[in-house]
Amino acid sequence: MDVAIIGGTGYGAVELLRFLHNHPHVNVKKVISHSNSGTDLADVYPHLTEVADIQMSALEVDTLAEEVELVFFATPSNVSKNVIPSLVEKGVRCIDLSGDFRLRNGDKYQEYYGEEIAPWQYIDKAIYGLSEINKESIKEASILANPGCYPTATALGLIPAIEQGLIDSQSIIIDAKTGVSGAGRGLSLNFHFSEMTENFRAYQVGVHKHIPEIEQTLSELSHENIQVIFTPHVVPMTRGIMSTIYADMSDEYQTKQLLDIYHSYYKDHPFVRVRPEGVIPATKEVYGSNYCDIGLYADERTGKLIIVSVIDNLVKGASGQAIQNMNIMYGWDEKTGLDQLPIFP
Ligand SMILES: NC(=O)C1=CN([C@@H]2O[C@H](COP(=O)(O)OP(=O)(O)OC[C@H]3O[C@@H](n4cnc5c(N)ncnc54)[C@H](OP(=O)(O)O)[C@@H]3O)[C@@H](O)[C@H]2O)C=CC1
Ligand SMILES: CC(=O)N[C@@H](CCC(=O)OP(=O)(O)O)C(=O)O
Repeated sequence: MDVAIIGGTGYGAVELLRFLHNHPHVNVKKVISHSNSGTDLADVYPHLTEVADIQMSALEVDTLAEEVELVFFATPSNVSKNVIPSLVEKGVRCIDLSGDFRLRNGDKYQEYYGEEIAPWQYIDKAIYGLSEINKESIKEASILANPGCYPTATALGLIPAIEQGLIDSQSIIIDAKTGVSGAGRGLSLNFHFSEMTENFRAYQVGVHKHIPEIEQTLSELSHENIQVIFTPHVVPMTRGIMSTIYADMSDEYQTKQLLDIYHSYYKDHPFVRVRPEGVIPATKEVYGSNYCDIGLYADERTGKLIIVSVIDNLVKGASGQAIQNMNIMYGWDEKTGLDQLPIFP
């Protein structure tokens, strides 16, 4: 199947290429670049020389629709909402790595993304691509809203606890950390080497755009209006997200009991690995892979459940999850092209 990637010179796009290179059913026919059309991708990313080089082109919707069946958008927010409607009308399926089609509340979109939401007929079509809860609807998606990185790690850590009523859903506090590649390839002073190295900072406290996304997912799952406290931090590493979550337990559970529930919930989900009692995952243990690893501790002393969930932000948090969703949309094994070990050390 021929596909295209838009946002060619960004990290999400180049990570899509890394996995699609080994995908048996997919050929990357076009890489579209806003800033570098006409340039060879290997001139921007020399590691692709001779193995995955392609000349980038400018976006031309009619031609694209004739050439490919599926388009991945690895563009900043407020870009895909202006292009996806016309591609979908021409029968092209779209997977959007950005946040444009994730929220179903126009006021929240305006508040957190600073612009008007996409036209409602397209928001209504969009399927939120967290396959661990939405697999059936993903199969039919014409617009697939790939989840954000923090919402992926956080929701996967919380879903069994919310579904089984193991915690008080109004007591959730999420303390999350990301590597610098989460901010994309663009330059900014905060990510300058000397501002970043040996440093650790919280940012967008109380106002981060992933707050409404996390709340939407958890609220839909529980059929109640859940609010969370979410504080993101950036740490001096390239890849990885760790979401450490605290919530009041609804009963006097022991860690082993909760782990059994989590194991049973995720038994048919190949990319979620629940760690044994006493083992808490680290970001490097999922580096470069599509896994989400989860560790739990039921703190009987304070009555809190502590959940640690780790992903690679560029893989399960973005491009890997997008490919997993594509596999489900086309009826292929969801592990196709993604079945590789984390890079360690
Ligand atoms: N990095 C991460 O860990 C994650 C990222 N995401 C989301 O995925 C998307 C891509 O992220 P990422 O690849 O990291 O970001 P980057 O900033 O690395 O890349 C985005 C690319 O989009 C293109 N672009 C920039 N401005 C415009 C514009 N106005 N119109 C069209 N294209 C434009 C540029 O490529 P070119 O000029 O070549 O077209 C740019 O390199 C974003 O929405 C991001 O929030 C989601 C989860 C995790
Ligand atoms: C360090 C850093 O800036 N990380 C980014 C990660 C989020 C992201 O990529 O956003 P979407 O998935 O919603 O598009 C941020 O906090 O905005």
